[in-house]
Amino acid sequence: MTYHLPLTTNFFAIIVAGGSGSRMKSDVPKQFLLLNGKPILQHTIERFLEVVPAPQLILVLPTKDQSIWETLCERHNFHPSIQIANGGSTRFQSVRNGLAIIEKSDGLVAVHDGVRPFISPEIIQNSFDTAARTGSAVTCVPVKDSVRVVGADGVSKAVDRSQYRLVQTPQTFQLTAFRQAFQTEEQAFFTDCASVMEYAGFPITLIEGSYENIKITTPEDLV
Ligand SMILES: Nc1ccn([C@@H]2O[C@H](COP(=O)(O)OP(=O)(O)OP(=O)(O)O)[C@@H](O)[C@H]2O)c(=O)n1
Ligand SMILES: C[C@](O)(CO)[C@H](O)COP(=O)(O)O
Repeated sequence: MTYHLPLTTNFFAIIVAGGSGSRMKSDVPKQFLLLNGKPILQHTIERFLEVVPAPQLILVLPTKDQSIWETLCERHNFHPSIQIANGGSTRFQSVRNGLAIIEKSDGLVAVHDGVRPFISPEIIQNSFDTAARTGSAVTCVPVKDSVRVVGADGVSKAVDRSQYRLVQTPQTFQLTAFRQAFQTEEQAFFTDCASVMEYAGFPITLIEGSYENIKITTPEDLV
């Protein structure tokens, strides 16, 4: 099924795969590991191609990994006309490098982790629709477990889990605001794009994600 975005033709997606996967402890960068016979990254890109035209999709990869990716694309006969940007030393820098490739001054941009291959096209579509209306769309899910906060003294205390959300990607924003936010100096607490936008003073709209939309981080996530 192909999805259409009626509100703007200037919509882009940056898929970040510039990390080293240190927590996965695998010889091969985790985004290249096979899942059902295909690289994890290919699954993710295929989901996005159901919504975003290939030339408007930017894949961020470390320069040292780009030839591995080309070899994998040959092997799996996967040749979308997407753009490639060089990975940075942190996720923030990788997003910034992807953003630098986009020539349009306004529109929408979604940022997604290359290692979240189970994202649904419906969530991607909803993130663009919501960001077109409100300026932002940050995917998240409610917390299912009980939560405790641990103080500096090591003492823990139960908190009201209904007040918390687990944040996922895609995170989609209006391009002009996003560009402005990413001009800032990187801060240690920037764990995602929403934290960068919030730091720049932009409001965050949350949208419903999915418990299937996991980030493949450690070996047990592959099971
Ligand atoms: N310098 C970086 C660091 C991370 N990422 C991307 O951001 C996403 C989420 O990061 P994470 O799961 O932490 O990936 P890694 O940094 O590869 O893993 P680790 O933290 O275990 O080293 C991944 O798709 C990763 O490739 C990136 O593009 N550039
Ligand atoms: C962007 C993210 O996936 C949202 O949950 C997350 O913050 C990435 O964190 P990581 O430490 O770079 O894996």
